[in-house]
Amino acid sequence: MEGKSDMIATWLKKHSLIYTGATRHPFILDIRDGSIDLSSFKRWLAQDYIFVRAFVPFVASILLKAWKESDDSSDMDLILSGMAALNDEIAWFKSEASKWGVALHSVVPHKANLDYCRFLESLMSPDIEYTVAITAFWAIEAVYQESFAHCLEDGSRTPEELKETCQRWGNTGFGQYCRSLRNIANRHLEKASDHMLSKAEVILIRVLEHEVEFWNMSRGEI
Ligand SMILES: Cc1ncc(CNC=O)c(N)n1
Repeated sequence: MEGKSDMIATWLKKHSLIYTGATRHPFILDIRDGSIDLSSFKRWLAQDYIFVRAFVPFVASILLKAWKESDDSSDMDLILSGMAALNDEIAWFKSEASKWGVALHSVVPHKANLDYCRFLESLMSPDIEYTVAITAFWAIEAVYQESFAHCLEDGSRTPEELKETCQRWGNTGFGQYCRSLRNIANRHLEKASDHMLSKAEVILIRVLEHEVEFWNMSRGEI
């Protein structure tokens, strides 16, 4: 029987199929091999801007839970740094969109995006414990980190004009940030009840499913 000290590792092994589905999605593989269709990339850019705007209040809700529920004040520092990065990210989306001729104010959110944003909103409820919310937060960030880092590995043929996007989430600093989030999640999961653990596990799987749907939508499949 495995211990509870690295629940995330246990769950990633158990759910490796869906995790790989989210982090090695055809949308990402298309960027990595250079065959990405630019209309897909623009669709992703516009939809992700909408998602990130909904992600900010989600992260704010986690900051509030960390303040109320965490025994370690450094949790708040990391979450706050994540919020600050989102401020830069929103500015980046605006400048990237104007570079590609994408009009962000007239973007209509697709169903997969609306569903994902609604799911985020459900996680903002005070009824959702900090342990569950921080696990979801880590998973959302980790999928982007693992996906875009893959596009920058040796042997990838990512088009030059998409490298900056991949760097945004694939850089080593963002990798370290995700490891810190994972450590926080693991520390809280270690002392969680079995009931709380099963709630966190279900939410983790939901995140991965939403991420797959989001990539599918970006590829124009729905
Ligand atoms: C759909 C989705 N998932 C994760 C991220 C990464 N977090 C913040 O940027 C993102 N931008 N979009």
